[in-house]
Amino acid sequence: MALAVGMRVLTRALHRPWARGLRVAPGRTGPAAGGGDGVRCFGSPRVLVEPDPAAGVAVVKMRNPPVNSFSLEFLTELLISLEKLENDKTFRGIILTSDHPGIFSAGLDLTEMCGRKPEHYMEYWKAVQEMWLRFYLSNLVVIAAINGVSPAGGCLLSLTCDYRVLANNPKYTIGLNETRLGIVAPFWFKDMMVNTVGYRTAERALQLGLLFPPAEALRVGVVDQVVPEDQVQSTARSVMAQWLAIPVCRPGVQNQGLGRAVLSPEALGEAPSCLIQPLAAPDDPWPLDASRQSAFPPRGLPACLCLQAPLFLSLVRTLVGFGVHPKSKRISS
Ligand SMILES: CCCCC/C=C\C/C=C\CCC/C=C/C(=O)SCCNC(=O)CCNC(=O)[C@H](O)C(C)(C)COP(=O)(O)OP(=O)(O)OC[C@H]1O[C@@H](n2cnc3c(N)ncnc32)[C@H](O)[C@@H]1OP(=O)(O)O
Repeated sequence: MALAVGMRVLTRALHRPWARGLRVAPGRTGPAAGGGDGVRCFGSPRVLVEPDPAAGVAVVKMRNPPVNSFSLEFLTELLISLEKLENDKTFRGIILTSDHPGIFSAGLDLTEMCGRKPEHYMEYWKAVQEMWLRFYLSNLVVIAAINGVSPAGGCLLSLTCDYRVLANNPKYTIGLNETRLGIVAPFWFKDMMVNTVGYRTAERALQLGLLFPPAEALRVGVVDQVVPEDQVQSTARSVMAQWLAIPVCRPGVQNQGLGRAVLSPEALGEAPSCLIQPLAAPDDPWPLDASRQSAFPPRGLPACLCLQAPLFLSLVRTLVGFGVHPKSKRISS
């Protein structure tokens, strides 16, 4: 189905590039009501934030209809919300979920990836990688309350979280299904999956573009918990309480020898070469490509430029089919 939808979206975007932008997220534009205890929600048209200051937690709801795909506007708003919460000492954790039960996120917006100018691809790609890094490296505890289907980029986003709670609905599949669309997941998507489920499971999952239904997702470890649909939020809350009981906020980000421990937000500005090798295990059996081994970037280059070069390389490699396990290429072709 994903393949069919992917192709349909792509064909439409190619034929009606002007139509893009008409279907913006409707959503509420003012501060939303509710939020519990009289606390006001805030956010943006595409991202709703429900703060619970007493608990030090905010629920971040993606609301980019119809499928929470990662349009540039949506990614920008999501990152602004994250940054706001990070800069507010009231909050130590966020629960990331969808405002549209049934769809967590359809991943990258396919209309952003065709029929545009090269500069747009650069900008878009940079935003995608920034979303990944900012969530992965956030100083907040991030729990994913996955209340819908979560293919490709949607899965990636949930993999950046510290813990994933998935609603037990057989329709709510999750995985990196790129090969089924005839494209190849970038190495950093793959690395996230390898880190989460192990090499062999990730290899098979990526080659076949598997979308795991809940029971299977739990079995292989793509998610940490599967609960009845009406308990996703409450479970995420109790998990969050467990995490926040630990005095060191987001301990995984601290120095515990985990992949992300080698990175810090500061490093993004000063030593962006970290960007291209943060997740590689020393014995990573996947073929390393040039950008991951090089002394990139040259000193003195502005961070934004340094960011874009590996992204561009990654995109080019993806498009020409390099940078992945060779068997994936066979399956995707
Ligand atoms: C396909 C070739 C792409 C070429 C790109 C080239 C280079 C890219 C290089 C590297 C990228 C690699 C990394 C990629 C990561 C990604 O995330 S790619 C996106 C993968 N996403 C999917 O496979 C999900 C596709 N969607 C679905 O399976 C379903 O839509 C659904 C999420 C299960 C929801 O199903 P349902 O509720 O039945 O809704 P519809 O299918 O009817 O969809 C509603 C409308 O939403 C549009 N839409 C769906 N997905 C996307 C999307 N990802 N981007 C943009 N738009 C999307 C769909 O067309 C419908 O639109 P209309 O209402 O008909 O206008």
